[in-house]
Amino acid sequence: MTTVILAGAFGKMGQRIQEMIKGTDDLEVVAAFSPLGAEPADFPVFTKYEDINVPADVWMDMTTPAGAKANGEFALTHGYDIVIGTSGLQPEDTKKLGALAAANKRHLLIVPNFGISAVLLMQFAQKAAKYFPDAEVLEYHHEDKLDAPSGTARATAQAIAAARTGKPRAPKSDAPARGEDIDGIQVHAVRLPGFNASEEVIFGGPGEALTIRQDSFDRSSFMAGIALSIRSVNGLPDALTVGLDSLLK
Ligand SMILES: NC(=O)C1=CN([C@@H]2O[C@H](COP(=O)(O)OP(=O)(O)OC[C@H]3O[C@@H](n4cnc5c(N)ncnc54)[C@H](OP(=O)(O)O)[C@@H]3O)[C@@H](O)[C@H]2O)C=CC1
Ligand SMILES: O=C(O)C1=N[C@H](C(=O)O)C[C@H](O)C1
Repeated sequence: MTTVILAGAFGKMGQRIQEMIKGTDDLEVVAAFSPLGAEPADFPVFTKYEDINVPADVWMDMTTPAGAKANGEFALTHGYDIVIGTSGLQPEDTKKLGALAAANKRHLLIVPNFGISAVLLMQFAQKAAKYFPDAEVLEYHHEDKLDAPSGTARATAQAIAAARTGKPRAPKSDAPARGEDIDGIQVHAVRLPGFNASEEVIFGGPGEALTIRQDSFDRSSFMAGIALSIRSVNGLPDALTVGLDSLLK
């Protein structure tokens, strides 16, 4: 049995994760951490770090950027390997938490997107970037999403920037309508009711364009990746792993 402390247990993702774990016979939520307010549950719910007295194999974090940073520091210094699905962490946060994982001989897995369609989109985009140095990322999310651009869009832009070899033709511009520049890639965030989570990458070249798109119509799209992450994090070869790529067979 792989035991889990779930942070963000009563949020939109946390509730779905509780249900998903209940449907397995090898994963179990043994506690939740919920500093802003506990809800009734069939496991202990801690509101303060100092009260947490439950051993667990994995800390699973689906909270807020500030929450994930603080929870990551706590988990990694108190004997827990951690999976962070929370978006909005900056590169310096990842670096700091990665160093903490290494110093404490723990495992940290940060996953910008648990959905296989998004993981494949990022892989395909890296491949296309070799041939199309001009690319823009558009992401579409539900109206409750706090951070913008999405963690997936940020990771996609960084992956494209790292993979491209040619020089982009489109001139640089600071006009707000051109979106946010992430590592030289323009990223555009749409927030509208009706959407869950979608992303498009548009590559443009002389006389042609390539569009790669994925849609997570429902949060069920994330559950297989979350189960895989929880099952895998203790056995990862490195202190810090980012993304699901190395876990997929
Ligand atoms: N990697 C991926 O594939 C995915 C990532 N996400 C990310 O997961 C995160 C959560 O998303 P979602 O469930 O939609 O958001 P919600 O706002 O619905 O849930 C977040 C929950 O976290 C709780 N919380 C806030 N701060 C802390 C803290 N310090 N410790 C523990 N719990 C805390 C909140 O409590 P309260 O309500 O009391 O404030 C809330 O219940 C977001 O960052 C989102 O971008 C979402 C989907 C997929
Ligand atoms: O907040 C969400 O909903 C999602 N957040 C993640 C992100 O920021 O990329 C993953 C997915 O897009 C859903």
